[in-house]
Amino acid sequence: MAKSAELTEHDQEAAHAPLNWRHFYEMTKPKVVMLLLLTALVGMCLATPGLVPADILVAGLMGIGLLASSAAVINHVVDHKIDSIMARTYNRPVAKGKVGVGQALWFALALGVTGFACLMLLVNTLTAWVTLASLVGYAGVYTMFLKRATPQNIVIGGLAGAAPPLLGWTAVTGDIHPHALLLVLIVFTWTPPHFWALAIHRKKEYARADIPMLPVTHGEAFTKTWVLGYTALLMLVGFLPYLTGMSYLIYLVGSTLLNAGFVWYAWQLKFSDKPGWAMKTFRFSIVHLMVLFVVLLIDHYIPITL
Ligand code: HEM
Ligand SMILES: CC(C)=CCC/C(C)=C/CC/C(C)=C/COP(=O)(O)OP(=O)(O)O
Repeated sequence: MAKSAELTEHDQEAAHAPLNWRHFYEMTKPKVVMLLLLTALVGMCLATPGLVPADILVAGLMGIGLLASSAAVINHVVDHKIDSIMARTYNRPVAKGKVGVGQALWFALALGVTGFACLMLLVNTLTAWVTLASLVGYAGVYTMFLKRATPQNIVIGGLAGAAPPLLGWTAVTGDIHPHALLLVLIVFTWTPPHFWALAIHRKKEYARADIPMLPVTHGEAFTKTWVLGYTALLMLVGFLPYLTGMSYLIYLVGSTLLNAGFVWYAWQLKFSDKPGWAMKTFRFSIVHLMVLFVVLLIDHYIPITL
């Protein structure tokens, strides 16, 4: 009796419902984690001229994926109150009370411990600690503090989401190479236009949940200017892998086209107020990053020079 009095309303509701694996799967943000893993895989492949050892490939991706999933589950727990206010997220398992806070936290712990052990025992200590730091950066620093504190939340918090190419690289070599940091810089510069495009579309919901996202605090016009600014910056950053000799012609052509496409979307968003364009820009950002990293991979194995 005393124990049930200590349980939250959500825990009580969840305690009566049969556990559904789909809810647990959903809490791991599988599509986001898949894209993070693609960037990690590319980091691994670019780290070596040869083939990535199969054991490092499997254990590295498993460890990074499990820790990123754990971070996503913690995000569902910490944010369950604001998630329940927003149309996009009100149906999430913890927000809806389909999974209890305690259950979700045990799940996050299990994922986190397994992922960390996997990296520590089968990959290397550097990768294990930097991946754990990324988890803390996203689930702790971004979700618990920055998200509610400043409209620059995602610029700073974006570092955690940008880390996987470095994690993949360190998994293979055990050290931090400037080329790996270049890949991090690409994802880091990509993140603000990726997220602010969505935040423009969901501005009213963020305002209702009292989250200081840039379109809420500084308005849509200002946010659109910065979306365009970051895509232009991404265009410049995109030349660095070629200029530093990390990548070759296939990358140069592919990345220039993709980045020009992103600038075009951002330009349209800023100057021709087409309905639904913010969401189109957001969706394009996801395809853009996916294709960009596939292009990096193809270019690595087919290094064409002038
Ligand atoms: C702090 C940094 C980031 C923020 C604030 C952010 C924000 C978001 C938000 C709010 C969504 C949900 C859209 C929806 O539910 O309709 C989303 C979707 C997505 N994000 Fe990000 N993102 C960040 C970084 C990243 C990174 C680094 C990646 C991958 C490399 C990524 C990949 C994706 C993907 C694939 C989706 C689509 C998920 C789906 O359709 O279920 N994001 N992002
Ligand atoms: C270990 C490691 C690599 C960690 C990275 C973790 C990770 C899942 C990063 C992705 C960033 C992301 C989806 C942010 C959205 O959070 P949000 O709370 O603003 O969005 P939401 O409202 O959709 O939850």
